[in-house]
Amino acid sequence: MTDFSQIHQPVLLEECVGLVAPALERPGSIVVDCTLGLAGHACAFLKAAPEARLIGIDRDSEALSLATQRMHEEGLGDRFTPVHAAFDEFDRVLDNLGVRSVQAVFMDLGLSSLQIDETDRGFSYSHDAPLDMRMDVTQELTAAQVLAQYDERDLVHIFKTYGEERFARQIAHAIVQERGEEPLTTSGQLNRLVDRVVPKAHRPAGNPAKRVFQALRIEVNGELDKLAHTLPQAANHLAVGGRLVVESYHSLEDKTVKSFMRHGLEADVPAGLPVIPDDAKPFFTALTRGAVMADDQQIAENPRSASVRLRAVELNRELPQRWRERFEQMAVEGGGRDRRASRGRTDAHGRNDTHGDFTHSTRAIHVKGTRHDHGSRRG
Ligand SMILES: C[S@@+](CC[C@H](N)C(=O)[O-])C[C@H]1O[C@@H](n2cnc3c(N)ncnc32)[C@H](O)[C@@H]1O
Repeated sequence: MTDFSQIHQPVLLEECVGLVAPALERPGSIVVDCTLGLAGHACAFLKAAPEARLIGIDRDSEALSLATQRMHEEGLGDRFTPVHAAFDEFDRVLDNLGVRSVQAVFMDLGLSSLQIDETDRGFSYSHDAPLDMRMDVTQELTAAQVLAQYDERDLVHIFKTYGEERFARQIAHAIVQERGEEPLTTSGQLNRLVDRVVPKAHRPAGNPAKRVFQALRIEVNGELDKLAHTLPQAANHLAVGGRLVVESYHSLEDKTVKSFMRHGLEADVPAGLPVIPDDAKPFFTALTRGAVMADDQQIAENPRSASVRLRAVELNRELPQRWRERFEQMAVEGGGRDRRASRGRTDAHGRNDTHGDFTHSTRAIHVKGTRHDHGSRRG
């Protein structure tokens, strides 16, 4: 039997099981794990809730097949349905499976250690590899394409917003200059460029390219956009008493989760009303006080937990119709804001070839044996 815990150690496992399992006590309960990874959390949920079934979504087909192997090795295979999809395909995945409501939705965002440690996928600044960074290798857009095609302004935005990189302008400028001479296609090239640009006196601890790699990965995989589109779909599928449990690792992810949950945690009372009408009362109950974080011991045992923020809510009554409709709209609009940074592509010499009217990459999604056009996006 493979020792999967050697490959990826689930973050705040006990806390997550404590939040998810109580919703799964009834026979036939369903939990959707939107970020199956190596099924560390998923296996623990099924062991703690022997009556439950689990739908496990991952856009990384390699993770999905390892998770499926693990489920079978642990004797949980007959209560498990693997789905290759991006989690913002949530509605479609459940529709395809004929499932209307579920008792829990779990998300453990970001990358698994398997992905970080794989030397040929370009996620890690510690290995020289092609700048790929796609979680789903059937997707078109790669990190090398971002560096080759985005204009300087958008690169600055990505590094600043997703990487909180202080030298975003200088790094973006150096990229645009360098790609005019030679395409930037490997993590080694990017590492060396950042090393040249970031002054020694102003470096954060660790590798100075860390933030740039993180920012690129978030952009390539549309991580914030997908999260914003998925939370309302998940909420619309929760049964009464159902739970939404999310682990984030980046302040923008956590902000997105927190502001989404807040919709249901605060009374929705029109100004001037002296009493709160029943249908304006909060429909979520908080299960965590603020965000749960890892303690020193957990961080020492699993350094990946250092940045985790765990938040959970329970649907305490039928979702009011107007919120159901609002969530349907948010699932399409992503909370009203398109977080994807890209607006215009440039050629390798920094020329914009689109004038703000280009068609963004078309990504193929594999849901239950069919390939769906993920739709073209206009910048
Ligand atoms: C942190 S890992 C999950 C680890 C898992 N909880 C475990 O214990 O093994 C996150 C996983 O989510 C997947 N993922 C990230 N974003 C996704 C998305 N938008 N749609 C589907 N899967 C996604 C990644 O491919 C990765 O395998």
